[in-house]
Amino acid sequence: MYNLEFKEGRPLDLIGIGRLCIDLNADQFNRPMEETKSFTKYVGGSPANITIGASRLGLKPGFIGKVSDDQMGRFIVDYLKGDNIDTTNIAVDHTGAVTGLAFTEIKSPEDCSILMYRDNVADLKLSTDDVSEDYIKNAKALHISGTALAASPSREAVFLALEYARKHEVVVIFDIDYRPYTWNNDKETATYYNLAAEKCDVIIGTRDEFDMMEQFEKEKKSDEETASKWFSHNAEIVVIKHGAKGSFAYTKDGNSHTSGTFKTKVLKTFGAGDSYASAFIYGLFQHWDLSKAMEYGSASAAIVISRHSCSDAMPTTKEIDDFKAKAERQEIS
Ligand SMILES: Nc1ncnc2c1ncn2[C@@H]1O[C@H](COP(=O)(O)OP(=O)(O)OP(=O)(O)O)[C@@H](O)[C@H]1O
Ligand SMILES: O=C(O)C[C@@H](O)[C@H](O)C(=O)CO
Repeated sequence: MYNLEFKEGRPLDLIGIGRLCIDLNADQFNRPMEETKSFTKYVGGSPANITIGASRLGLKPGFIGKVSDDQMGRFIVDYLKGDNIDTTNIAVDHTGAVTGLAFTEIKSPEDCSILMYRDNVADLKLSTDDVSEDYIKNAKALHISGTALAASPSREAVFLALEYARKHEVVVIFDIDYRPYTWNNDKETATYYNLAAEKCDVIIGTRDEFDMMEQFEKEKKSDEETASKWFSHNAEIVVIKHGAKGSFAYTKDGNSHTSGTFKTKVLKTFGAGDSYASAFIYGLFQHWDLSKAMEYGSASAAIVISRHSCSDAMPTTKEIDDFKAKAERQEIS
């Protein structure tokens, strides 16, 4: 098992911090974006998606972020409010910054990519002035996303949130969420990711993301070696995702768990990680065995990758339970 203490009685379950952007998902898929004529607008941004997913499952989330002072910023805040997410700590930028756009290309179910417009985005203008200690101390968990570390002042805002979380025994969950287009170079990325990961209780990432973080190491690490590195800091749980092959989780007490996937009709692959994370985190809040939490994450991911969006597609517990009852499992390969 794992030793995570969610402080009961606090009004918020989970606070997300970082990117609030807009997904523009191609309406005409199974073709390159050059041939796309129209897009559908959704709220996007990995931490936003995970927070929305957690809310759909019945957790009480809040968010610390910054939006643009325009229709897109207002669309995002209104959407989060509509999903019962506390938005009192989402600041509005007044420097003329814009909302990040993620154009998604679905060439085939297996060949999807994201074209990111991220110049002068409001989410990276989140500053330490926007981070409230009182807000964080009233939450059971803080979920941070790696891309919020990509530039100042957002970077310092996240590290301050981490300090407040550790001071007030708020469980910290780090979804690595490595998006190369937001960073200057891999060495800078690894430096900040490692500094943040040292302060986190739960670390979730793909094998490739951990490899990026471990680029300064002499040799490539196995999943077990990766996990044990973080147990020497504050980690209680390390989850390593392997795409369609499934996922592996390790706990500080030396136990490990694997989860296969669920057979699904894949429309697009992105959104798998965010939906997996939100449902996995929900499982931690239920104090489930890790295998059950991972299976819930896998089922949520299988649902979301069969749908057009990420945020809109986030399922409820009933949807996941119904899906699991009918779906065919694919054991870890
Ligand atoms: N093709 C698939 N079929 C079924 N389940 C899948 C498939 N791809 C991913 N999953 C599920 O989603 C989980 C997370 O996927 P993945 O490892 O690709 O994370 P990720 O790279 O963070 O996702 P994203 O593409 O959203 O960034 C996997 O552990 C698995 O349970
Ligand atoms: O996180 C991003 O900026 C892109 C997301 O908005 C998009 O929904 C996605 O890639 C989810 O994994």
